[in-house]
Amino acid sequence: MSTRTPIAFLKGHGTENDFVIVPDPDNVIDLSPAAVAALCDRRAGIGGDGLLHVVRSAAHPEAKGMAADAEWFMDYRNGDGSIAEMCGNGVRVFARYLQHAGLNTEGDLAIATRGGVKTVHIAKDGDVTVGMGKARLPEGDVTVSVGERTWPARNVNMGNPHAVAFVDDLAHAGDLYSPPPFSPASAYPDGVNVEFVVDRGPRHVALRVHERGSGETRSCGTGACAVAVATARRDGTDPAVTGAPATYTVDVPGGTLVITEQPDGEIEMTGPAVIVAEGELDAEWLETIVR
Ligand SMILES: N[C@@H](CCC[C@H](N)C(=O)O)C(=O)O
Repeated sequence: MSTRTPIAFLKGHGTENDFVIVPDPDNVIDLSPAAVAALCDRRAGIGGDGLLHVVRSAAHPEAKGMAADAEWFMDYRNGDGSIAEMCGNGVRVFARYLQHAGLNTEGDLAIATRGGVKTVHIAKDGDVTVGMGKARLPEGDVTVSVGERTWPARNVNMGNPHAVAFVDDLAHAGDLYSPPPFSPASAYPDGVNVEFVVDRGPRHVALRVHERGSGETRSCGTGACAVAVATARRDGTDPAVTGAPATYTVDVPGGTLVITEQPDGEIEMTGPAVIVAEGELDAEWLETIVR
């Protein structure tokens, strides 16, 4: 960022996966990785698991091709400043922001992401449903480890990479301060989001997650979808095989998400999305975070 003009921001969350939101319709703010990390810093910045840069698709080189289908592009960044292909909670919070700002009202809208155009529905009760597209399940055995324990994991790609491990107790995931090691390294050349899963009841699971670029978070939307997909394969409820939709309730530390996969593989995720604050970034501080 190289301007002293005050910059507006908002803060929002979806099941406590929290984001700094930076509206920048014309894509004029230079959000370097260092600036994103400073904004997401929980002590010296605003604080967030990630950042939602709100840009008109036509104004962003990565989204121009989607401009005819989606006016707005979610330029998502992880808390460490890295770029990710997709953020499921982020896209719901992004939609909530558009509604909050009067840029879109209740109903359906399309949002461009690096993972393609996503269709979002804002319900009257406030919950936001997003069409997440289809999962890919790359072949090959994967394991993840924490301390002395190692588990087999299911490789699920929701636009971004996930390793889903079923465990006996979520406490076995430990403190999750650092990324859980995985094997083989070739399974995830760009790193991975790791979900640890336990059963809660019929078609009901709970997870903890270590997110690539953010650390342990209180929710991960793409992660919850990956978990629902992996659990359906484990349970024999794969919709492509049974011909019936599979709906899973996924408890995350910050709330609950409901995921439905259709026989054609299309996945929908429903959950809350909240704007909690808005304000202005201090221009002098902005100058310091780019150094
Ligand atoms: N919290 C997000 C996922 C954000 C991206 C992820 N950390 C990655 O690097 O792939 C979600 O709700 O999906």
